[in-house]
Amino acid sequence: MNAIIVDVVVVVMVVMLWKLINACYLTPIRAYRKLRKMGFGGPTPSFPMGNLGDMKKLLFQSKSPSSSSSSSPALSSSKELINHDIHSSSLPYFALWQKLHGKVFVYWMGVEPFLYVADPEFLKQMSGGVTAKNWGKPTVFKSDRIPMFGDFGLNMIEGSTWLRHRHIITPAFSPSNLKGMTNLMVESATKIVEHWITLLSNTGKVELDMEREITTLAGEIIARTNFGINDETGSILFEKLRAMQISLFKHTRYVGVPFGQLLCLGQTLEARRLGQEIDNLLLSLINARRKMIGVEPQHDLLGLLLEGEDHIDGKFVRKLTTGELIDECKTFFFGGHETVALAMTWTLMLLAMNPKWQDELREEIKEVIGESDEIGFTKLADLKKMGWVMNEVLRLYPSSPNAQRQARGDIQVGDVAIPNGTNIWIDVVGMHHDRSLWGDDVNEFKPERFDGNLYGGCNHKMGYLPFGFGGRMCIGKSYAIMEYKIVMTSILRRFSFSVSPSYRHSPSYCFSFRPSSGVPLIIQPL
Ligand code: HEM
Repeated sequence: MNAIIVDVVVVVMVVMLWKLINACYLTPIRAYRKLRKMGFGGPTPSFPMGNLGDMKKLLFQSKSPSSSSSSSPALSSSKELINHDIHSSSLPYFALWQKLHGKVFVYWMGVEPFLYVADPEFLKQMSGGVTAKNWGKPTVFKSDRIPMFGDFGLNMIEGSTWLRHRHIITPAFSPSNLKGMTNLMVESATKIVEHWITLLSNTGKVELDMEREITTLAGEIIARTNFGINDETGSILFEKLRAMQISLFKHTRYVGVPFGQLLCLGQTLEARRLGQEIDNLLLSLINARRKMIGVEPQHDLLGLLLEGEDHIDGKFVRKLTTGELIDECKTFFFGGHETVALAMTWTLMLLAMNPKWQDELREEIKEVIGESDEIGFTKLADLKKMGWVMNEVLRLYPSSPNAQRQARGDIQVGDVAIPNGTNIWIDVVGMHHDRSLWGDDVNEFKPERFDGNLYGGCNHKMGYLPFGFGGRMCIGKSYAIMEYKIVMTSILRRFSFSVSPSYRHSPSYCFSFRPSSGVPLIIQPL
């Protein structure tokens, strides 16, 4: 009897070991060989870290004080100290490998090969004629990002589940719904303006960390417009989301390394704990709103998600489950404030460095909106120069610096076939800083490049992708532009900005590009 048990245990262990070797070594090697056969080069990986070690080393070297691309010291007054070439300084490994292997190559995160793409023509061929359903999201990121977006957040799901969620959520951002949010956005922006006026009441100027101010404002706006939250629940949620982001992305993650999560167990457990606390808060929010169904019309995102009823191809689709609802709320809480907050923060920094553009925008605001405190929804589209500034900021400091895909089926791209399961890393920030696409002034702040040109003069339409591409393009794009224009209008017509001498230009990559030492600006009333 004992011998039989031992035999069974041995067989189970052999099968498990075989599965492990297959998943961690043989399958990736097979995928890698296929990609190599197609002619893709790339840095040499080592087992089991892939190229993660090289990435860490190159980043460390670029941040060391002797490196010319490391963050600038505290500013004296010269704006020349600020280098906008964040691709070389923050993603030096991609900058180097591009030089060595071209704009499409294979690199490894742990035992997962990734096809790196910074060639817009390749991207065009990759997405042309292929529906969004053929591209999923890399499985390897899922376990890492679950505390942040859950299993069912829109950016995590694929196939028919993605289609169903996207179909339910899209109406929340229709022009009529956005119009209904205008006053709430104006109210929040006015509140911050009044707060700054109070701070300035006894003094001519004041120094504020714009990152902190603007992030709080963007958090309040998404909480009110999308979830009807007017109390401190919103700020508690944001604090927890921020802490989770730091614990997930600030320190070394061993993405793709077998049992990598065990190597940073403390951070993994901390992120899960925060994720659970956020889920509980959201659940009580959802339950409170459920009680309002039928009592009051609910036009915001949460209201629509709770209704969730729709017809696709004539079939009735059931409501989202509670788990799906929580994950979507988390996704929108995070995605809906961090991205816009960063765009507005970098804008204020760039405007502080370029007073001429502050004046240009103020002049435009006067012409289009006038002096009234009310900001009409339909007038926002006429703020053309503000649109150029936003485009230019998102070019230099894209809030979403990359996009990822995973092939669900063999996909033909020109004369190469991308095998089923291949991970793709699209380096948006790399394309936005590519001299061959934009010209020699690529790293300069020049909003006028968007005057009459949707692509800012980029010599390929797929070279400028601030909101992504294809069927998975950002669902909140119109909302983001509207919020940006309302907030910028409200504050630019009341204050002028200059860069504080204590400002250190140190954008660092932590899921998105954040100013790692804040953005201290000096503000003065007009
Ligand atoms: C300046 C602000 C913003 C920028 C630059 C931005 C950028 C992006 C990018 C690049 C993507 C990925 C697209 C792709 O993979 O091709 C994306 C997806 C997404 N964004 Fe935004 N975004 C912004 C604001 C917002 C806002 C305000 C919301 C919500 C209110 C939002 C919600 C989402 C969601 C849910 C997705 C996933 C869409 C899907 O997979 O179907 N974003 N965004």
